[in-house]
Amino acid sequence: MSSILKIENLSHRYSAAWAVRDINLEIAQTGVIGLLGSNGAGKSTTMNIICGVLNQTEGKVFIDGKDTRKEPEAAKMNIGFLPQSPPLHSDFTVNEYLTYAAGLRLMEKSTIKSAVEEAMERTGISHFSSRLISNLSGGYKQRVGIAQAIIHKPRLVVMDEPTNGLDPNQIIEARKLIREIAQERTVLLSSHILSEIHLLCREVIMIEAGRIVFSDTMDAFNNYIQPGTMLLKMENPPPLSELLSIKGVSKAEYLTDKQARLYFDGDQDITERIIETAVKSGWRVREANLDKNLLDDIFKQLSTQSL
Ligand SMILES: Nc1ncnc2c1ncn2[C@@H]1O[C@H](COP(=O)(O)OP(=O)(O)OP(=O)(O)O)[C@@H](O)[C@H]1O
Repeated sequence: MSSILKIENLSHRYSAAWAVRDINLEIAQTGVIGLLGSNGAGKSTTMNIICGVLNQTEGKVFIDGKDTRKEPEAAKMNIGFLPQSPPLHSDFTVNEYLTYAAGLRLMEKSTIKSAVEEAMERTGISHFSSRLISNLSGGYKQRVGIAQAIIHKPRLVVMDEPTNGLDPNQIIEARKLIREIAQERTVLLSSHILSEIHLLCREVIMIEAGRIVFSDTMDAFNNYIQPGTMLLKMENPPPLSELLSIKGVSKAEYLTDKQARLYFDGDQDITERIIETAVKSGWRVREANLDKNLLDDIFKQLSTQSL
């Protein structure tokens, strides 16, 4: 079977500056793939091109082996898209809107009714079938957006910041639904929230200033983003010099008389070493919290590394 998504030398510019530059990637498996990047990194541009909403300046996109420029209809049979603002018609009922969306997907007339029912069931909105979309909550509107993206059972579903603007409960529900959907297809999901990518994704693609700066499994990503600092609360704190003498600690400071922050970088065993030293030396640790590097720092590191 051909890969679900293949991108070759993709570049795009809106005006003089390049928004996306020379992106290459291939996705062959199901599951959630995260497209992570800070604001303006080029996520939406890439997704809009993949889904055929925007014509690229250079390069090629293949969906299930079909070139999106040469065979757009065939390629789009296998793409579902949930843009940042879902294209909902608020004066339609849920059923009417999904029927309309199925028509846009050029589905066989005879298959539409059951496809609408199945999509509503999958996304948990069957009980709102006759409700006007304008009368739904944000979370349910998002479910309708997801339902229209899966109605034709595409192999690839692209979701641009799907939890943006939802309240905490709606976010939990939306993530659960995304995981379920990804069991049998590929979901390419963009986010600028690191924890969201952590919770959902099998693989991570990081994009910065229009270029891919990291592309690997979640495990590889986790190994990469080593904790940057540790906050230690101790009953019996040692002098600063003792904290600094732990191998790998680059900086240490006391925030209160019993609370210190230790800084280090990229050392797999450092946390173990700190705790071991603390126990051996009788510092009586009451709390130890690791802080991962800030997302901005990771972007900076990865961008520098890729240059
Ligand atoms: N229609 C447009 N016309 C001109 N420039 C644009 C247009 N859309 C996006 N850009 C620019 O292209 C670059 C990439 O934007 P894009 O929206 O793809 O990033 P993003 O990673 O999706 O960011 P966000 O998370 O803020 O949506 C940015 O510099 C942005 O200002």
